Amino acid sequence: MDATPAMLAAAVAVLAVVASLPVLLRLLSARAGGKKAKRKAPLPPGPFAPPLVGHTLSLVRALRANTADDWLRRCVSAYGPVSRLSLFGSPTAFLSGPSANKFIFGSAAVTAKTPESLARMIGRRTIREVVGDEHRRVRAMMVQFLRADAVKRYVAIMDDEVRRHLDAEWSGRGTVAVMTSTKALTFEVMCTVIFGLGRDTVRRELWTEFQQLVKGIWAVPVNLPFTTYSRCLAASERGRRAVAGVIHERRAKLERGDSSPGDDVVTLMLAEGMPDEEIIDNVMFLIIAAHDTTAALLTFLIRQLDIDKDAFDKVVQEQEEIARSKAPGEALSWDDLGRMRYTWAAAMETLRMFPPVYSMTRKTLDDVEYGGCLIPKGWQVMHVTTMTQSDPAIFPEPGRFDPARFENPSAVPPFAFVPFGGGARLCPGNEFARVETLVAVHYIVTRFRWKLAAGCDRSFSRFPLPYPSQGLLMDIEPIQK
Ligand code: HEM
Repeated sequence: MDATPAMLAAAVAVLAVVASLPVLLRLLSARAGGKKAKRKAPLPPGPFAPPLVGHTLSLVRALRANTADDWLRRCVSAYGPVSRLSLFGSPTAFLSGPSANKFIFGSAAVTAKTPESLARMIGRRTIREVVGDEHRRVRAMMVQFLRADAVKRYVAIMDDEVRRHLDAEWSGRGTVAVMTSTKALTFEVMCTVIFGLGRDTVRRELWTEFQQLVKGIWAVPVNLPFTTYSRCLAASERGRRAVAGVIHERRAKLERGDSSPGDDVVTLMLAEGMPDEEIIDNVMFLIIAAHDTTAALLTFLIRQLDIDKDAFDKVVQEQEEIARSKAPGEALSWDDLGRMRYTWAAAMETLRMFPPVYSMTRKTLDDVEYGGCLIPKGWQVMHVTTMTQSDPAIFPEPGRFDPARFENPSAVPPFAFVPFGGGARLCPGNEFARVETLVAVHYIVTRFRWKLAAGCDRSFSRFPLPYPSQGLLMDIEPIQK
């Protein structure tokens, strides 16, 4: 029988399918194998977690005793760069090393997560909690007041605030608790520059409430009467009411045409149509983010300069040279700050050894694999700044204070020095913090000499910010000019 064209076409089709079967089978099995491999990736290994409390109490105790680095390094030695912990009620993947930092700052599979204890105090609609376009929108509002050209305009105001603070809190005193002083100073600068607050009751109320509130940042978030955490929640409520009052006053001014969005961040958020509750949350977050961090940097820089005579002499020499180029009473300028290279290298080295932000947390948005382990959706992901910043393979002799490491910042390996975080969530206040630190150090070293007060040691704890024993008491003496 002659084959018809239709029969031929059918035969060719069958042959083609048969010939391609092995390829199809291989593809199917590869897909199935891929899925299997994903399912098979093990959860990170980790130490036994006691029920309910998990590892929270051990870590908190270690932070208080300033032994958290040893505690976490033991974990890395035992389980490798990805391990499983149970912290603050969440299963947590603890990642360490520069590639972990890169993953945390760059992966779309993780998003920022505020610890529950803090979220309950400052609110859940902060810049930290929003993602994608919403995050970009809120960040753009804040950045308008924090980017370099804005900060440039603040130099004279910061200069005035620093002198005012030193006149009131250092002049005429024999001893100063440095951390108490720097916290008050950075709070004043932030209130004036970012929020445009007057020196009135609102400023004083916010100061009082935030001194209480910060004690609850890493507390176990259980609101039982008479606990520290319940006092922190009450302080946050009063703080929120004070911020609501500021919003009310700014709205009235804006409606009367007496202000414009560029005046301060609250007015800008109002003009952009942000709901009041969201403005309050973001202001609460900014107050936390902006003042204690820079206060810790300043305090530990002063502490190091008291220990390291060589670094101290170099900072004094740099600052004296700038002071000599000024007329009496003349404020520092943006150009002067550019000449403070060694002082900023010393500040960077301080940030390396004593990072104000110890740990950054994220949350997985989906199952994600990292380092051969599966981190399931909804887990907390944590990295700790000191894991790379005190790694001797990256920073030889990490316990030695050596500002020369930062005289050429491009020599520092990527993702190893991360005091300001990285990626889309890089601290937008880093330039603000730099300028504030340099202005403060200029006046402290050119107007005072200091040494550690008798009976005060240099120990410090972390909870979560580094806090020196007794606030770092220093005997101070004015320099007669
Ligand atoms: C030495 C001082 C400071 C240090 C060490 C520091 C550190 C950090 C770090 C590590 C992050 C990122 C957290 C993460 O990725 O999870 C961050 C975020 C942030 N910081 Fe700072 N900060 C400092 C000063 C400031 C100042 C002065 C301001 C404002 C005036 C500020 C505002 C913010 C804001 C708004 C965010 C959130 C950014 C976002 O989620 O997009 N910080 N900071």
